[in-house]
Amino acid sequence: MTERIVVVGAAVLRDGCLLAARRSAPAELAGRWELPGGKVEPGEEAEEALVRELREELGVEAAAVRRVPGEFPLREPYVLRVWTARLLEGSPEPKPLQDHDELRWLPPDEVWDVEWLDQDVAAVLEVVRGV
Ligand SMILES: Nc1nc2c([nH]c(=O)n2[C@H]2C[C@H](O)[C@@H](COP(=O)(O)OP(=O)(O)OP(=O)(O)O)O2)c(=O)[nH]1
Repeated sequence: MTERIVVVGAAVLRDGCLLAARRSAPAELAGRWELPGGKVEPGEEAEEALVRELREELGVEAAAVRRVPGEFPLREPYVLRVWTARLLEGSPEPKPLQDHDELRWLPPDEVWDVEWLDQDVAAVLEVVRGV
């Protein structure tokens, strides 16, 4: 059995809006929308990985708030675990620095206006359910 590798995804929320990020690479994912995040590195806690990835990818200072229930299968051996997150006071505005070419703050009635990665749909449903 292959060991699962955890990818953390951040549902960054602000004023009731969810931050979505459009992937610019690799080719098979480019153009589709996801929750920003990435792989947890050895020796790292998931919430630490989340904060690090948000800093690297978006240039923001953020904190994990709560775990969104569930674990969402990605391409083997990866699984996605999601936390809601918030920007810290004084954080720079998010910018697509790495892996993404566009960001959008989605109000509740626009959450399904972007083409999420197929494997993210269940996670986003769970986020929306909890908001
Ligand atoms: N970050 C993120 N990755 C996702 C989501 N859904 C999904 O299938 N993935 C996939 C894309 C990648 O194959 C993998 C995470 O890779 P990544 O490229 O974001 O991770 P990373 O920043 O650690 O990248 P690297 O070390 O490989 O450069 O999970 C999602 O919602 N967020």
